[in-house]
Amino acid sequence: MDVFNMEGVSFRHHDNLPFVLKDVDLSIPENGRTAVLGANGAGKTTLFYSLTGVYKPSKGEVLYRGKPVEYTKEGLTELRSEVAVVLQNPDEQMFSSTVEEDVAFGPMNIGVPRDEVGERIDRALRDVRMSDYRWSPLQQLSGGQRKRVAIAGALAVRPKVMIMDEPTAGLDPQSSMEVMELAERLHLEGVTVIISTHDVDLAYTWADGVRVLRHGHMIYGGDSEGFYEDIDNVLLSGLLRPSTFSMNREISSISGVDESPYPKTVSEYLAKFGGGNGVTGRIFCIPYSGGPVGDRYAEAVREAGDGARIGLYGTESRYAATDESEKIDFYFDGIDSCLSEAVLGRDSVLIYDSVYEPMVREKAGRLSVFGADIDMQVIG
Ligand SMILES: Nc1ncnc2c1ncn2[C@@H]1O[C@H](COP(=O)(O)OP(=O)(O)OP(=O)(O)O)[C@@H](O)[C@H]1O
Repeated sequence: MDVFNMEGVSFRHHDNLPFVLKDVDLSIPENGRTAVLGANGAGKTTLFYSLTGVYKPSKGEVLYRGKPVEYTKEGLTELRSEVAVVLQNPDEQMFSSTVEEDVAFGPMNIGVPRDEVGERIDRALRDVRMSDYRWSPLQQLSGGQRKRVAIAGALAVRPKVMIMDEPTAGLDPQSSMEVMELAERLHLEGVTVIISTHDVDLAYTWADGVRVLRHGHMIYGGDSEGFYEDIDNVLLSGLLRPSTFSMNREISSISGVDESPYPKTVSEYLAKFGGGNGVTGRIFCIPYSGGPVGDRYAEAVREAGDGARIGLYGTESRYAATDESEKIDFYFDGIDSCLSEAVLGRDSVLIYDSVYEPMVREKAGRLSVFGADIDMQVIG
């Protein structure tokens, strides 16, 4: 089932201006992780405005769950109760004076009861690490902080579809990681996530599928490799190949192995190109869903041995580990870092928010495609 379809959509801002979207056909699968790629000015933001009904196509049709979008007040309110968007420039969607009011705006607008709005604000601000700024005036925040508040506002709607225009642009590296963790969490919770980005490396590791815009034309829809194989197409689109894709191509040709399967992470890379000696290490897993982790941490470290590295994944685990001041080696990207340890034959401990359990399994499972079977042992 697709959540969005575009059929022959063209859009221009005015009759005497050129078309910005040109005869675009598009489908976005439900619960997918879709990245929309394209150079500056290719039409990504315009595409997102068209999906959310801000722009009405000059020609063609936008369908949400198989039904044409209705450009009435009721039709658009209904659409926006399910589809949240975070704009590239957060100032374009902030009209309140404080952080709390701004995050409350979306849920209030769709009629969420007042006491539940309070809970949603708590959770959303915690997710983006902005709880301490709840009563701050928006104009006193930095650009990156405003972006995180805008993301909190979208999260508070509890949308079925989350559209994020350049979600990591302007964010520091740790905040970028946290936003991508959130995108993963939404995906695991069944939300359809669509992002636009110029960051081909980020899109390559994260997305299930890419859609590529070039001068308003949708020139590609499919898996990443299908697009990056054709270097002329990549360059004409104003993009570059992801570094992991290029390195795999070069090293595969030097080593005389097939390019496929394509490694997308460090651990997959190490597994494919023999970083270890064939003997994998174990990962002692601590799924975290509240409460102290001290006992389970001590048990996991006892099992893994004193030198074992410790990794984290997810905001709640990071809050918990910081509170309890355990020794942590990988504060961010703990899943891939522990998987790399395992490929290199070393035991490790991984603490992650329990919502990420299927992702941990999936990523460990993917390593078997590269010949590394990882022993995952859950503690507690
Ligand atoms: N209000 C407007 N009036 C006229 N043209 C516009 C308007 N807004 C955008 N455009 C034009 O539409 C084209 C597509 O812009 P859009 O913002 O969708 O690109 P983008 O792919 O999101 O670019 P970027 O990566 O730089 O954010 C550009 O050529 C831009 O100049």
